[in-house]
Amino acid sequence: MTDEFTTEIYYDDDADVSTLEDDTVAVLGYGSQGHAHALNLAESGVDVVVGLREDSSSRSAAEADGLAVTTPAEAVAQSTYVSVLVPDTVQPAVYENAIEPNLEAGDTLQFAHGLNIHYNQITPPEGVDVTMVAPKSPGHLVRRNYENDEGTPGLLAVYQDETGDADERALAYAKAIGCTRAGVIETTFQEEVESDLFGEQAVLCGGVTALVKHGYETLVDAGYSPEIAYFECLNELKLIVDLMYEGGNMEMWNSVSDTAEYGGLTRGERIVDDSVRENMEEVLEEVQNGEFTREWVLENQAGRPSYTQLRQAEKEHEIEEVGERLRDLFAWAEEADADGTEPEVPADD
Ligand SMILES: NC(=O)C1=CN([C@@H]2O[C@H](COP(=O)(O)OP(=O)(O)OC[C@H]3O[C@@H](n4cnc5c(N)ncnc54)[C@H](OP(=O)(O)O)[C@@H]3O)[C@@H](O)[C@H]2O)C=CC1
Ligand SMILES: CC[C@](O)(C(C)=O)C(=O)O
Ligand SMILES: [Mg+2]
Ligand SMILES: [Mg+2]
Repeated sequence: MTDEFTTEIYYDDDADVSTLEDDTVAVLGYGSQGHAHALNLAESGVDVVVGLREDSSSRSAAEADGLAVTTPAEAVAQSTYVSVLVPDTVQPAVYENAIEPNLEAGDTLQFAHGLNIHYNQITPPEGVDVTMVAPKSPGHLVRRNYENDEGTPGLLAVYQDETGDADERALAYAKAIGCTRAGVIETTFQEEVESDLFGEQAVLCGGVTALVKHGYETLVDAGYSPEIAYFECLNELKLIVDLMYEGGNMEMWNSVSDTAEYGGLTRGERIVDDSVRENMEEVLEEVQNGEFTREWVLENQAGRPSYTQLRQAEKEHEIEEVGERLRDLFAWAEEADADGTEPEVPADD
């Protein structure tokens, strides 16, 4: 643990996986996070059982990976530690039908995102610890980092500590999935949920794809080739972000030309200007006051009409077709697929 930061950060030396030696961990769901947690836990020596529906499309993958698989209800009944890794929107129903009836006093109920607890979609009973270990990464990279002896940063929070050991147990779990290798920050459910929803909407997923599409469309509409626009606005973004990831914005500025640096410093704020900042503040407020979550819950109850339509439009955007064609021609594409060096991210439609 270091005391130089405003928050506590835990590393491998602060955690002990053997804390979980008498536990069986039920991992509910075998999707993006579920497969990574289950495999990393198992390889760290933790006893794991995966909980999936009888007709689950993920069953064969979990079984082929050598894991014990049963129904969510049975997995919870067999375990002392329940890791809820089904999609946020189905968690309340899975909780009501499979988890709550099978929880026992002293068990741990754990999430990788605090949405359902923070917005009162799930009300856990007294007597169980309620914690969160939230990797700050897509699940496929949680797995890949673990396999490469690297780590994934994560957040840890305790909502309810009935055993007095909730923190230590969550830290052991975080170590077992590889998070303490990179650093685990102690937080609250509220801070995790609000910062995570804001980050994915405004910057990481929503903001960046909108920026890329606007840049691509501006070039193509002005008569530039779609292939050049793709390389300029999407492909090279990864290379630029890699530098930011390694050494912050300054490493990127130091690596690009002075021309790019001067152009970026003088023009960047004209693109992402004060109006964007005001929009970000509005988006944050919708997260904080629960408006976004209410909208998302209602969207699901209505059968996801807007989500389906928006997803289809995204899929049909020209940049997708241009990118697919170009990526197929990358010299390393076939090799990477064949030796599994790229994370497999299954399409979910
Ligand atoms: N995706 C990510 O990288 C991140 C996710 N999180 C959080 O992790 C949690 C899991 O998210 P994520 O990994 O994206 O989830 P996924 O969408 O990848 O989960 C899919 C898995 O859940 C199973 N599942 C779906 N519906 C049900 C159901 N009704 N009953 C039982 N199993 C079901 C699926 O099996 P089936 O074949 O039966 O449908 C599949 O195994 C969420 O709380 C999310 O916010 C946190 C950080 C990052
Ligand atoms: C950025 C999206 C994310 O919050 C994540 C991978 O961390 C998610 O909900 O998937
Ligand atoms: Mg998220
Ligand atoms: Mg996130």
